[in-house]
Amino acid sequence: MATFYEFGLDHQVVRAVTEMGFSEATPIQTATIPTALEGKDIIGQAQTGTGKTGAFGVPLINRIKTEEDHVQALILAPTRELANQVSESLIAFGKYKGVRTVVVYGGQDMRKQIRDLKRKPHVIVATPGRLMDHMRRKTIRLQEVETVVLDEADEMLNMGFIEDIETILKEVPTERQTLLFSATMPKRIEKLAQTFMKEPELIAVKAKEVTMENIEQQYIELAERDKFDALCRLIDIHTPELAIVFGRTKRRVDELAEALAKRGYRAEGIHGDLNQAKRDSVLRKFKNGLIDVLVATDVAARGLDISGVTHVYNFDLPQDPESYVHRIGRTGRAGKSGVAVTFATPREKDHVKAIERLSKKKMTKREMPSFEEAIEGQQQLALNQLRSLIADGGADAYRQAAKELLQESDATTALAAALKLLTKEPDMTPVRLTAEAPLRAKKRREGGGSGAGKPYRQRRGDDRRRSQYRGKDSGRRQSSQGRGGQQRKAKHHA
Ligand SMILES: Nc1ncnc2c1ncn2[C@@H]1O[C@H](COP(=O)(O)OP(=O)(O)OP(=O)(O)O)[C@@H](O)[C@H]1O
Ligand SMILES: [Mg+2]
Repeated sequence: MATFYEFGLDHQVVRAVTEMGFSEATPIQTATIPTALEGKDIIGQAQTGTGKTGAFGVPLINRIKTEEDHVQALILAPTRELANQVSESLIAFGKYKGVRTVVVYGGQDMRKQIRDLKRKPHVIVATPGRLMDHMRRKTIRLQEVETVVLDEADEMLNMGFIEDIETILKEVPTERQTLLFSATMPKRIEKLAQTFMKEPELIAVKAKEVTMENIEQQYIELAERDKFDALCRLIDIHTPELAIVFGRTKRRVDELAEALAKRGYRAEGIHGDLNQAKRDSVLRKFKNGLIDVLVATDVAARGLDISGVTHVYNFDLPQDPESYVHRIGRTGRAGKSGVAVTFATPREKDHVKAIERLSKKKMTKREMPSFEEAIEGQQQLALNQLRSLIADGGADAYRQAAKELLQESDATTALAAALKLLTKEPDMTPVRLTAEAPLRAKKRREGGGSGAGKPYRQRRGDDRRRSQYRGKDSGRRQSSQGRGGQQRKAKHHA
């Protein structure tokens, strides 16, 4: 692996990445940075969490001419959260070089965006829908763009952004560099590449498996009605630092978040029907550990880099195997390890097989977790909390009381009672979840060439669709910061 000095980058760029804690380039960065610096087109594929943002972002920032005032690079991302995150990385890479980066996405105040755009940014990060709005209003000029990046290109196709991308690229000079990145490259990407790119170099970091080997993958075959208890027990057993639970639909996510809150978990939901302010605040709370469980549709599956996500639960199977790879890739990032557990009803067995075929990795079958295992998990948590408090010596004020107690009972009895009080026993509060129909068996498309015949999925969660949802969700969801908040909080001090 190379250090960032070896690429011949501007010293300000090297200084910025070093400050970000990047001491060595990751394999995809080592493979793409020199080629990208030459201005060549690249299709870059590497596993989730292996630094693709830096792989396109560092050379892109390096090529910016800060003495010129026009937009020189454009990055498109499928979701607003991802656009935001990518712009944060680019701002950090360009910090010392003085590169101005602006992010534009739907659901954000248009006037503020227009003000930002007047500051003559060098780099724009955008979701396609909102970018098109600005193009129509002529608040963005793309005539001198030299580099275009499509991050999560396959997802933008899935979301039906293809026509938008075509329209956008018509505004950008054909004499440009185009970079396309994702952890998954379904065949139909080839067609996109043929249309929009010039002799792209395919740079794929070869790995035995498509998913990361440091993610432990399990699945449980269970009945739909057992899913919720299984989820609660798993959370009790695993005691994740942060966990993401994926549900298939927006209603499902709302119901799950509410049900988890009812049972005392600090959980909230995120999906495309929520307004942007709500989406932002839920994500912020999750990043700051104010909630431990994020319940999400696939809006959170692509690209989001949240440190501390130790567990991913697929409460419902994803629509396609690629989504599985991205969902579980929210854990096990940047060399860390993670656990992913997938629920499948007996009728969904074929989908599990399809996932395993794509990921080139077998999931380990696990039995339905028992009530006893859940208690044991929580007991361990209580024990660990005690241990760390003992190590910290933070309970001095309680010594006198402890001495008095020990005159009344023996040490084991006293400690056992304290542990029982500290242990959160499984909560069986009844909850209501609308049953989800099993995923339908898909017609197998073998040898489908460039994916012809497979219709692109319907748009979901994108900018343009938003308007028709406005107002629909108001008041439907209750705050899930329920009474359980306090009980759960202790974990973060452990
Ligand atoms: N060279 C590096 N050294 C150390 N950490 C790095 C390096 N490059 C990236 N990282 C960190 O690794 C994490 C994952 O990076 P990034 O989000 O770019 O992954 P990705 O490959 O785009 O994943 P995904 O497929 O999920 O989008 C980030 O937290 C990032 O800061
Ligand atoms: Mg990424």
